[in-house]
Amino acid sequence: MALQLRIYVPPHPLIKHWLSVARDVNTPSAIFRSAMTELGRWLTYEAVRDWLPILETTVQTPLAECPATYVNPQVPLAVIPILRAGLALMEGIQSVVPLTSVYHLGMVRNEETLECSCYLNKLPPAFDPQTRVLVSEPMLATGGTIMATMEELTKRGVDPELTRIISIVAAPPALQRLSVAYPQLKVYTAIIDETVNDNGFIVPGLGDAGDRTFGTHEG
Ligand SMILES: O=P(O)(O)OC[C@H]1O[C@H](OP(=O)(O)OP(=O)(O)O)[C@H](O)[C@@H]1O
Ligand SMILES: O=c1cc[nH]c(=O)[nH]1
Ligand SMILES: [Mg+2]
Repeated sequence: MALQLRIYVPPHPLIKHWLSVARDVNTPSAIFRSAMTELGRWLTYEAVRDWLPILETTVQTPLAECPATYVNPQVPLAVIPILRAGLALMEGIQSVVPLTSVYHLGMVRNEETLECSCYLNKLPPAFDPQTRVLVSEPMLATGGTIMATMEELTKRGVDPELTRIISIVAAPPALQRLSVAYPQLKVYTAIIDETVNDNGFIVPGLGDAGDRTFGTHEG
């Protein structure tokens, strides 16, 4: 069977609740950040089910020995936040997977051309091929940013099969580009919206996630 990009939209009331708070134009920046933290937490909880490496052993309770399952500390775990907006999910992501290495990638879109460029790259020269990778990228719009990110990761040895994208709002153009180039990937998102407008914004979306997180929007 041919591989196909999997997009998970967990049907969880907490995810729906915090997405609605984040979408609301009247939500102030401080509450928007709380909503992003909660969305990062619950989407990561869903994403790591079949992603965290485990170790089967035994444990001695006060009464008897019994089977035990632990998270395997030998297998490297990495989170890649795409600045700026990806930082908003980090508190939630790290509450679920505290023992990960964090490698920052700063990407910004040109507001006219919508082309993205990289202004900060803290990726290591190479990843262990066993590394489990979570990419924190809340907005998948035209897909330029996530495609550039995946290129930087895969050329350093990251296996798309072991990679999960934690997103909040995903749009068809980005999902189509990912599905052609990286069918082994899994995307966890709070919602799939219908369109991206001529200015590159997801509609209905939630506006500019970076500006709303950091209180930098005008007006
Ligand atoms: O799929 P795309 O069309 O590439 O758009 C998605 C990117 O756009 C936004 O970044 P932005 O350039 O606004 O930077 P910011 O996060 O610093 O605000 C958003 O945070 C994503 O990274
Ligand atoms: O709607 C969008 C699209 C890209 N980036 C954002 O922050 N919001
Ligand atoms: Mg922005």
